[in-house]
Amino acid sequence: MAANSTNSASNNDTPLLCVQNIEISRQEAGKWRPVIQNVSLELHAGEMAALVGPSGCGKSMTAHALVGLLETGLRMTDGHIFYKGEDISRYDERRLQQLRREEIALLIQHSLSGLDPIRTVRRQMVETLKLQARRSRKETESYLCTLLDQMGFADPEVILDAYPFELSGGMRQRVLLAMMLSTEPTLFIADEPTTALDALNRDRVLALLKQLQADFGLTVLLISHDEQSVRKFADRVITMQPSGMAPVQAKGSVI
Ligand SMILES: Nc1ncnc2c1ncn2[C@@H]1O[C@H](COP(=O)(O)OP(=O)(O)OP(=O)(O)O)[C@@H](O)[C@H]1O
Repeated sequence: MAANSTNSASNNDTPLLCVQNIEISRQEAGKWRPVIQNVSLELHAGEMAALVGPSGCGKSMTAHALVGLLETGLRMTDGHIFYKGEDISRYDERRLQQLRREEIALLIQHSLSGLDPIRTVRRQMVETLKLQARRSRKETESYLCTLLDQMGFADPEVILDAYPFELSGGMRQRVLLAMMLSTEPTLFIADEPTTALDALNRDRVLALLKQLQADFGLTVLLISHDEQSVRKFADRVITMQPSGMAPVQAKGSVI
C-alpha cells in the first residue's frame, strides 16, 4: 500500500503546509489497520494546488486529517502535519478548533446539509462572522453582499433573505462557499466544491477562488476527481494514487 511522496514546486520558502508520510487507520477487532499510508504533500503560501486521484484513494480522508476532523473510528497512526512550521497533528481539540476558526477552512464534500434549513442565509452568514467582531452590522451586511455578488448572485439581498430550501443545489453551494470564505482563512481546502454546479457556475466559482488567491494571497487546495476542470485554474496538480502520492506534476503536463 505504501507509495512514494510528493515534493513541492521548486522554491526554498518554508511551506505553509507540509504533510509528512501520514498514515490513517481504522479500528478493526481492537486493532488499528491502515486505510491510507505514506501520504505526503506540500503547499506553499499563495498557491492554488489541486489534489486529484481516483475515487477511494483517500483524498477526503487526507483533507479531514489536516484539520483534525477524522470520523469516529479513524485515527492518524503515523506521520506529521506541519502548518506554518508547527506540528498541528499533535494539537488538542481546543487548538484544532481555533485553527479551523482562524486559519484553515475546510469545505467538506456533500456539505449542502451544512446549511440550516430553518434559518435565513443572512442569519447564518452573520452568525459565522460573529466571533470575529471586526465589523459593524452595516459593514457586515455590505461585506456579505459583495461576497455574494462575487459568487455570481445578481441580487444578493434576495439571497440573504432566503431560506436554504428556497435555493437550488447550485445556489446553496455558492452560498456555502461565500460563508466559508467570509472568515478570510489563510488556507482554504475545498473538497469537491463544484459538484452541484453546472459548467458556468463551476468555472465561475473556480475563477473566484483564483481571484481571491491573487488578490488576497489565499492559499487553496482543491480536491477533485474532475481533473480537467481544476487543471484550468490550479497552479499545480498533485496526483494521489490508491497507494499514496505520486510526484507533483506541473500545470499542463501529462500525468
Ligand atoms: N469512516 C471510514 N471508515 C473506514 N474506511 C473509510 C471511512 N471513510 C472512508 N473509508 C475508506 O477510505 C478510503 C479513502 O476514502 P476517501 O473518501 O478519502 O476517498 P476519496 O479519494 O476522497 O474518494 P472520492 O473521490 O470518491 O470522494 C476508501 O477506501 C474508503 O472506502
